[in-house]
Amino acid sequence: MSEQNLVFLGSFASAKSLKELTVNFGSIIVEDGKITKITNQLVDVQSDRYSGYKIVRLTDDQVLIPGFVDCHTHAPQFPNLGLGLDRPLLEWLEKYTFPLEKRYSDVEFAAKVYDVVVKRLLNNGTTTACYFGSLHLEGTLELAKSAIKHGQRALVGKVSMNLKNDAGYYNDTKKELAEVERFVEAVLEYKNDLVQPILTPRFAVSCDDELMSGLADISDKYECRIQSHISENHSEIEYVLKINPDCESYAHVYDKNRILNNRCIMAHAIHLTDNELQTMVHKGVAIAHCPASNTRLCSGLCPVRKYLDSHLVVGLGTDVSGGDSATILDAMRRTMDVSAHLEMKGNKGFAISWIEAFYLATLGGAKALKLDHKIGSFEVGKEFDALLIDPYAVDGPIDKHAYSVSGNAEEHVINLLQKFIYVGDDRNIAQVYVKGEKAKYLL
Ligand SMILES: O=c1[nH]c(=O)c2nc[nH]c2[nH]1
Repeated sequence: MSEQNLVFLGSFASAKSLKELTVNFGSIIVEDGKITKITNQLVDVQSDRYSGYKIVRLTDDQVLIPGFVDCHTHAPQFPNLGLGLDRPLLEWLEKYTFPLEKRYSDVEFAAKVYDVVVKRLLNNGTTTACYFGSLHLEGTLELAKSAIKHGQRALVGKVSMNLKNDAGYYNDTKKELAEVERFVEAVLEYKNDLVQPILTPRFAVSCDDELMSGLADISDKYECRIQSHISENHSEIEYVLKINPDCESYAHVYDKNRILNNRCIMAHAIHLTDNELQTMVHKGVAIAHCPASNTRLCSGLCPVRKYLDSHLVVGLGTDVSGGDSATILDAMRRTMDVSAHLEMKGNKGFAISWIEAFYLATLGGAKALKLDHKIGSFEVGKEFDALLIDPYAVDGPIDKHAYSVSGNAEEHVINLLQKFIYVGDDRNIAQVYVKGEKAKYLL
């Protein structure tokens, strides 16, 4: 895709593992969108080797970091950001969410909203997003088209629902399965290597066995990912067990329909039993931790540390509009807050550090979406999805002297990264790159 070859000179930081950062001062060479060389010295950009390359020199206060991965968000719900968050999940869905999502039968409306959503996320540093669209085939294709147009890496899902609700927002089963297949084929026909389809049974409250197992067949046929929600709220869990009396747990409902496998990512997973947790780990299911909506809809406190210790793969999701913020920076902060609250309530070791939150937002998210062979950290051979951050771009004059005491270069980079993660916003993201292409929008 990218014809532009680039040389970055300056400081870089990326997650090596949950607990370890890699910090470099030197050069990153990007050729045709891929990282081809990382050095601990500044390469000689005057040499013939780099003639024609675009040279990007970072200032002392700038750092390159991998782009953020949002593992779970609902693109059609953006117009509802901040509305109705005083209601519990099932009420909120019926009153606010389904009526809004119904409007995406209007393709023009869909195109208008999705254009803004994709640009907004890119500007906030989300280089990869895993999207729920709406029930509509044409409307959700507009989301895929927006991601392609603006150069965002994306998994795009047409939502599937076949059980009745008060809003009349569901589909006939056969029609739904046929439309999903057409959706998958249409996205594959775009032949865009950044954007792929993901099957999207909304959750077991709105999908029956016939629909879920039909979607599992389509997922097998096209080898595509599958996403849904699990165990977000106690009333939801109770209802799912009531309509599936043959199942002993929420996870069992999905498992019986062949949804749980290593192509699957489940949002929330707050109230998993130990058996469900073991099933998810054993089947290779990843989860999208969505701390903002878990708190806003009073769904619960997700024990992320317990899950990580059990080797469950975890990424972060903003989950708009149950979540009240579209930026992964907030998801990192909420992850730290919720986990600190769990620790303060007596769960020793449950707090998630800022380094761990950074891992979850980048490499962890890439692993959850099975994209870590391509993105998530800076390694030779990976594609170059990155943010050029400038943590002092806004309030530099106030506190710039605060970090310059030690004179240690690595500590300086760590201070910059920490400042960005705790207090930064989109104004501190000077540039966004997806596969080596600039993707920051001037709105
Ligand atoms: O936070 C959520 N947002 C949704 O749109 C949704 N649908 C099912 N379950 C859900 N949870």
